Amino acid sequence: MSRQRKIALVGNPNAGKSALFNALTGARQKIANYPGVTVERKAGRFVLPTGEPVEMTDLPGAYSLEATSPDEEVTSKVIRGQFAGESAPDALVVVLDASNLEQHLVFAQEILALGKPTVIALNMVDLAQRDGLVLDPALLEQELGVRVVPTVAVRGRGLAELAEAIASAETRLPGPGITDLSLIERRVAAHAMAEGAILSETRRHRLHARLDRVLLNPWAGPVILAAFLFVVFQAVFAWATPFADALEGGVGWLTALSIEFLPTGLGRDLLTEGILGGVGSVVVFLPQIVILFAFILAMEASGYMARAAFLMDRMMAHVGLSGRSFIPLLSSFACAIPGIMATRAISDPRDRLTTILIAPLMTCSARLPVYAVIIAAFIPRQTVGWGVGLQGLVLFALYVAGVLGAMIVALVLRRSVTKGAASGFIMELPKYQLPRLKDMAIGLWQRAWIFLRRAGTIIFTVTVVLWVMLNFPQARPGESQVDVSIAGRVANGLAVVVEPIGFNRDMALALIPAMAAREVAVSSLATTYAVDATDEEQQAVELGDQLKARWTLPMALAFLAWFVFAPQCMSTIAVARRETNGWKWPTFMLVYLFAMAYAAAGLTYWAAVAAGL
Ligand SMILES: Nc1nc2c(ncn2[C@@H]2O[C@H](COP(=O)(O)OP(=O)(O)OP(=O)(O)O)[C@@H](O)[C@H]2O)c(=O)[nH]1
Ligand SMILES: [Mg+2]
Repeated sequence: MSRQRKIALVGNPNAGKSALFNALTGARQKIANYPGVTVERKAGRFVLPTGEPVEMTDLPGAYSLEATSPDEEVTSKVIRGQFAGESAPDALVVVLDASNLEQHLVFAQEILALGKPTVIALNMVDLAQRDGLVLDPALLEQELGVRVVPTVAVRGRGLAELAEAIASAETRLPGPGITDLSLIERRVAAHAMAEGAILSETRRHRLHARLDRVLLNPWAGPVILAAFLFVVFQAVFAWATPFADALEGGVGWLTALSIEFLPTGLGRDLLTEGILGGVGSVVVFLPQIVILFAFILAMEASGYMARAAFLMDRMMAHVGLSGRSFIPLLSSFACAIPGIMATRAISDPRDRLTTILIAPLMTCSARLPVYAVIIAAFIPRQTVGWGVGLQGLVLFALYVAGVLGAMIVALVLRRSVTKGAASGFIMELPKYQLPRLKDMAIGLWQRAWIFLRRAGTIIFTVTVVLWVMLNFPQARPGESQVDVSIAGRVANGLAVVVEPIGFNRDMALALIPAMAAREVAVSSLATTYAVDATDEEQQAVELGDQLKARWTLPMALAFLAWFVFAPQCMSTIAVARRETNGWKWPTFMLVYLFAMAYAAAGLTYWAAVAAGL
C-alpha cells in the first residue's frame, strides 16, 4: 500500500490556518513538538471527497521562506522537505486573509514559486465583507494559476469546495511569471493583484485601506507616531498656559484673601501654607492633565491606538516582550495601577511578570505636575527653531527616557530573572472612526475627577500631616521653623543619603511624603517653602520662583531624572503585591527602581555640573 499523502497548511500568521485545520480535521489531531525545537507540530487525519485519507499538517505562520524566527524556520524547512524526519508535503494549502490580501499575497507568490501542487483558501471573506470589500476569486485564480476557494474557517463555510480543490490539486501548475521574482517585484505584483481582485469596495474601505497603508508602513508609520506624540507634548505646555495661569491666579487670590481677613494663627497658616499652598500647587496642573488625556482618548476612539500597538509590536519583540504587553504599558501612561491589572490578559507568566515590573517606568499622569513645575521654573520658555518649544521638548525627552529605561530593563530581565522566549501577538485592528464628542467629554471628565479626587484625599491628607510635622515643635525667634521641626530633622537624616546626587535638604524632605503619591512632591515643596517664609510677602512668592531662588539647574535636572525612575507610589506597590501574590516582586521592583533613580539623578547632576550648567 502506498504512503498516505501529506497536505500542509501555510500562510502568514493569523491567516486562520489553525482554524481551518481544526474545521477540516475535527478531533482527529495529534499535537507534539517538532524534534529538536519547541515549535508545536499539529497533524491530523482528513478524508478527501474521493475517499482518500490524507495527513494534514498545520504549520506555524511565516512571512517568508527566508526564516527569521524558529517558527518560520520550521515552516520553511518542512515545506522544502529539509526537515529531518519529515517527508515533504505532497500538496500545499495557502491560507490568505481576504481583508489583508495584499500583504498575504507576497508570501503566497513565494510558495507558488516552489512549483508544488497548491490550493489557495481565501479565508476571512466574512471580515472583508463586513468592512465593505468584496473580492473576485476567479480573477485571483487567473493570476495565480491555482484554485482559489473563498472560506470562512470559523463558520465552516467553503470547506467542501476546499476539500474538493485539494483532491484535484496535483494536476495544477503555477502560472507563468510567478517564479524568480524579487521581493520588491512580488510586492508590486501583490499590490496589482489585490487591487485587481476587488469586485466592489465602499468609499470608506478605500479610505481606510489608504490610511493603513501610510500609518502602518514600516518606515513612515513609526515616524508619524513619533511626530504625533511630539506634538502632544508641545501642546501640553503651549495650550495649558492660559488656563494654568488663571488657576494659579485664583489660588493666589484666595491666599491673599485669607491672609487679609483671617486672624493670624496656626489655623490660618494651615489654610494658606498647607491647603492652598500645598494642595493648590498640584491642582493648577489640571489643564495639562486634561490636554494630555484629550489626546490619549482621541487616539483610542479613532482606532489609531491599536495601530500604534501594531507598530510597537516589532520593537517590543526586540526586547523580548510581546505586543500583548503594549496595552497594559500604554494604560500605565495614565496610571500604573490599571496597567498592572490589565496584565492579567497576558497568558505567559514570565511575560506578565516582566510587564508588571516595568509598568511603573511608563510616565504616569502623577509625574506630570512634578515635571511641569520644574520645567516651568528652570527651562526657559523659548523655541529651538521651527516653532518647537524647549519646554515641550524636555517633557518629551522625559517620557522617552522612561520608555527607554523600560526597554533596557525588559531586555535585562528577559535574559535573567524572567528568562523565556517572546510569544506572538494577535490583535484585530478596529475600524477608523471620528471620536465622538460626547464620549470624549465623559472620558475627560472622569480623568479630571480622578485627579481632583486624589488632590482632595491622598494629597490633601499627606500635605496636612506634613504641615503639622513642619510646624512642631515651634521654633524660637531667630531659629528656622523647618530646621527645628520633626519633618526637618527626618529630612536631615535622608539628606545625607541623597547629597551625593545633588539633592538638598528640601528635596529630601519632599521625597518622603511623595512615597504616598508623586504629586505630593510638589505640594510638599510648596508647603515647606511657605512654612519657611519669614513674612507674608515672601510666602506669596510662587513655587516656581521659590525653586529658582533656591535650586541650581543641575539640582533641578537631577530631580527630574529621579522621578523618571523612582517608584514613589504606595498604591502601585500594593497592586503589584496583589497581582504577584507576595512581597518578593514588589520588593524587587522597589529596589531596582530606586537604584536606577539614584544612579540617573547622580549621573544627571554630575554631568550637568561638569557641563557648567
Ligand atoms: N471572522 C473570521 N475569523 C477567523 C476566520 N478564520 C480564522 N479566524 C480567526 O482569526 C484568528 C486567527 O486564526 P488562527 O487560525 O489562529 O490563525 P493562524 O493562521 O493559525 O495563525 P498562526 O498560527 O499564528 O500563524 C482566530 O481568532 C480565529 O478565530 C474567518 O474566516 N473569519
Ligand atoms: Mg496557527
